[in-house]
Amino acid sequence: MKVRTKICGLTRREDVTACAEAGVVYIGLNFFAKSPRYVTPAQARMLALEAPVGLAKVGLVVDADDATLDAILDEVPLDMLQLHGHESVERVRWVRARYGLPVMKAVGVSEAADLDALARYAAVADQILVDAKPPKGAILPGGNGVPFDWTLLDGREWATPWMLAGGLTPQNVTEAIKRTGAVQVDTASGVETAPGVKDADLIRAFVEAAERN
Ligand SMILES: O=C(O)c1ccccc1N[C@@H]1O[C@H](COP(=O)(O)O)[C@@H](O)[C@H]1O
Repeated sequence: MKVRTKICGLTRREDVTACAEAGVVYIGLNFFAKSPRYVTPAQARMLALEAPVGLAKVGLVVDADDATLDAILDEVPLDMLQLHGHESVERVRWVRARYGLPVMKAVGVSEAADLDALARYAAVADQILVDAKPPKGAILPGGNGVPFDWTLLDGREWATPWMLAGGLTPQNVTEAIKRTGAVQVDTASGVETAPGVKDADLIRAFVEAAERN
């Protein structure tokens, strides 16, 4: 099966073009103000309108309230919402119902016990993002460039589509897919030359390495 890639945290028009040309399936627009990849709704709108048909636009939020989501969705034509904070199962249900968009819930993993939460969210979300838990003291709940122990996923299956994230790069993504059986992969820092600055060659290399399986 052809692996589908997501490149998260685009900040510039040329990043959108690079993703489209490389055959990326999802682009992430980051609305978490503390992130170096943060974009305002106005910037995100400009980037979203640059995306050709077929390139899905995912809005990343962290514990956003309805007013924040309303303001984003009034301005930006998004195809999916990525909830990357401590949103409860009930909150996931509410967001899906209120906005009528597919919701991907991110869950941080560092040990086997974290997988229970995955099963709970898989029952209510449209997709699950299996990410590394942030290192102690990290400001960001994701986008830290740190992989988790992929063997934790051995023998695990979810009926809901899922995506692997956490420290994925052009160098390790082929191995990550082989080890976990992921058919969707997501990266933010792994295709950057500086936080928030994507690189077209790295994006192309990431997609090629992901599709090499
Ligand atoms: O990228 C960010 O700045 C970010 C901020 C807050 C929550 C999530 C964030 N990124 C997401 O985390 C994964 C993993 O990032 P990385 O590849 O390890 O750098 C990324 O794909 C985004 O979906």
